[in-house]
Amino acid sequence: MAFPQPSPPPFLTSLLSKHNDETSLPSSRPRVTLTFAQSIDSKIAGVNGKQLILSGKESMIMTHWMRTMHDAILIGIGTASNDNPQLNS
Ligand SMILES: NC(=O)C1=CN([C@@H]2O[C@H](COP(=O)(O)OP(=O)(O)OC[C@H]3O[C@@H](n4cnc5c(N)ncnc54)[C@H](OP(=O)(O)O)[C@@H]3O)[C@@H](O)[C@H]2O)C=CC1
Ligand SMILES: Nc1nc(O)c(N)c(N[C@@H]2O[C@H](COP(=O)(O)O)[C@@H](O)[C@H]2O)n1
Repeated sequence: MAFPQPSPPPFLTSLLSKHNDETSLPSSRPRVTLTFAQSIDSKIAGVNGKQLILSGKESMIMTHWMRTMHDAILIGIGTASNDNPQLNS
């Protein structure tokens, strides 16, 4: 995916640094960010788990920026087989 700018948008940098500063977790514990798109009727996938594009280009760019700001990406087996995500940034 091509990023429209050279660094993450300020709202993401601010959000994630605030989370790291304010958390009461010891620094030895992992910080986890969960990101997903949800429909108005609370669905995250299509029938039988089929991949569904619920958001849009801006949301996918945000997701990919967030990947650059974390050490690892974790997905489930259903996501791997249904979506076959590239998991790049
Ligand atoms: N809209 C969006 O933004 C997104 C949508 N999706 C969609 O969501 C669907 C499902 O994805 P996802 O929720 O990741 O589910 P998955 O089926 O991909 O993964 C669930 C994982 O959780 C484990 N698990 C389940 N129950 C337990 C439990 N009680 N304790 C510990 N581990 C458990 C399973 O392990 P085990 O196999 O060992 O039981 C499995 O590896 C996919 O169809 C995908 O298309 C995915 C990502 C984002
Ligand atoms: N932001 C967002 N909007 C949607 O509508 C979605 N369905 C998802 N899903 C996640 O995006 C992954 C695609 O990853 P790649 O760009 O192929 O690496 C997909 O697997 C879901 O985890 N996200």
